[in-house]
Amino acid sequence: MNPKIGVIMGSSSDWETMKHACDILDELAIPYEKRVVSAHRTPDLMFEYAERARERGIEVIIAGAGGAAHLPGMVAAKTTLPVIGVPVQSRALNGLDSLLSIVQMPGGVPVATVAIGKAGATNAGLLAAQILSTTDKDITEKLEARRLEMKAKAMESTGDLQ
Ligand SMILES: Nc1c(C(=O)O)ncn1[C@@H]1O[C@H](COP(=O)(O)O)[C@@H](O)[C@H]1O
Repeated sequence: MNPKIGVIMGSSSDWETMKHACDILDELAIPYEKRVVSAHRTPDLMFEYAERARERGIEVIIAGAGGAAHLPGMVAAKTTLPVIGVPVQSRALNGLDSLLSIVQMPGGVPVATVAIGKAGATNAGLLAAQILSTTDKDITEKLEARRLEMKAKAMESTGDLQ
């Protein structure tokens, strides 16, 4: 199946974080591709990726980067597809640098920014699925079942309080 979601990251060192977005897409059986693309290290590839994504059938791009995290914003500048930015936790500044680099986009070029690290990557996968669900009943049903399961687990956990 052709990929509907493009999961890109600035470095293979981001995979530890970005795999959590891919885990969600696997769970929901949504076809995706994963690639290392960097605004700094492979700028021409980044431009080509962003420019061609829509015609290749990609519907949402999830872009993760750490530190001077220019990738999500630069990709968003070159496509009108929805771009979800994942701030990867950096060693020097704990990901605050990544978060601020991604979230503070100028008006006109949005990036939907999620939280720093693993939870953010998980939510990026879910948000991408929710975007696709507006026109896909199968994904909607899977997302609703997942929410019910989450609710049941949360309610059960009351029993752990002693
Ligand atoms: N922020 C960016 C971009 C970009 O924004 O294009 N390209 C690589 N990087 C980031 O550099 C960090 C360190 O990368 P290395 O571990 O390869 O040195 C990674 O978190 C990556 O996302």
